[in-house]
Amino acid sequence: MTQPIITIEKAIKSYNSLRVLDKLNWQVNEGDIVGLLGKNAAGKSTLLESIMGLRELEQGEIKLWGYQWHELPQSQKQKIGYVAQTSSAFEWMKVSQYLNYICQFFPSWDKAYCETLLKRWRISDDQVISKLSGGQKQMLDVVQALSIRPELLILDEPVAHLDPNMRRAFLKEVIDLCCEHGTTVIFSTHIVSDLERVANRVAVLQFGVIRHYYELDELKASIAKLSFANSEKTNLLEKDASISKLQQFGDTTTTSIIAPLKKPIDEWCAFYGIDATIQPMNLEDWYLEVANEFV
Ligand SMILES: Nc1ncnc2c1ncn2[C@@H]1O[C@H](COP(=O)(O)OP(=O)(O)OP(=O)(O)O)[C@@H](O)[C@H]1O
Repeated sequence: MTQPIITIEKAIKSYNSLRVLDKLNWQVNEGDIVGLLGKNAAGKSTLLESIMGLRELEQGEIKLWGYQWHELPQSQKQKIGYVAQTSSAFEWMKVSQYLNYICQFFPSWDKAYCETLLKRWRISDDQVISKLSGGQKQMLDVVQALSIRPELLILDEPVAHLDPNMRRAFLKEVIDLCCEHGTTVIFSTHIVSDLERVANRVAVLQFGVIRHYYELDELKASIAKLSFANSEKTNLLEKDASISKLQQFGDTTTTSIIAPLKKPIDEWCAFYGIDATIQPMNLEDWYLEVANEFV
């Protein structure tokens, strides 16, 4: 049975009067690759930084492998790869100096793998870090995080500065790493197609909580736009949490299925007695629908 690696209970975090995490509960299981979506300023970085022990919660708790950050053994901390939104590399060092310095803190550091990644992504180890492009700095951070051969990898918008080729190369590396080592990954992104390529679960952070958290395959099998003739049965439908707000246009009602159904769509429609026209919906459409749910 898969074990939870991260367990978050009733996490509250505010900056002055701005509450960013609002009694957030979440659990990430071993081996999952989770894509974390959320609008700008939804609190994704705050959540990831809190998991990494870089932000102190006001209330609630976050446990990694069953330990709060301050109780977590050093040996376990060394198995976490983290890439922040802004590079943390020492700009005045050469790439090789920086990596030689950093590797001392990680007993599981894989030097050969590190060198392979540098070569593959054409980052010269003789280059001074301040002279690297924004994308190269981001790749260097990723090289560092992957070279630990981490059990848990936390990536805050890791591909934001990368061109489509590099994004693909990076994503392929993550998949390979995860398959080989069973690494658990959480990565925040605004690029739904990237998430779809890599993740097996999707989470949406909204209003300070994880409002949606699903197996990607189950979700994709269910999401669809529906339209059907108005009937008194729509009252019953309205209470079903799997759909978005019902909208009426003349004699027709429309809605979307936004959460995995426990049964095939036609059986679900038959259960509610509706004869619906069903239009497929892709993940990007789904995200736009749930992101604007209460707008
Ligand atoms: N150190 C801080 N002090 C004050 N406010 C902060 C601080 N860090 C973040 N915030 C605020 O908290 C909110 C959430 O920010 P956060 O960076 O966590 O969001 P995000 O979802 O990662 O955003 P984006 O997708 O734009 O990167 C924002 O309104 C931001 O201005």
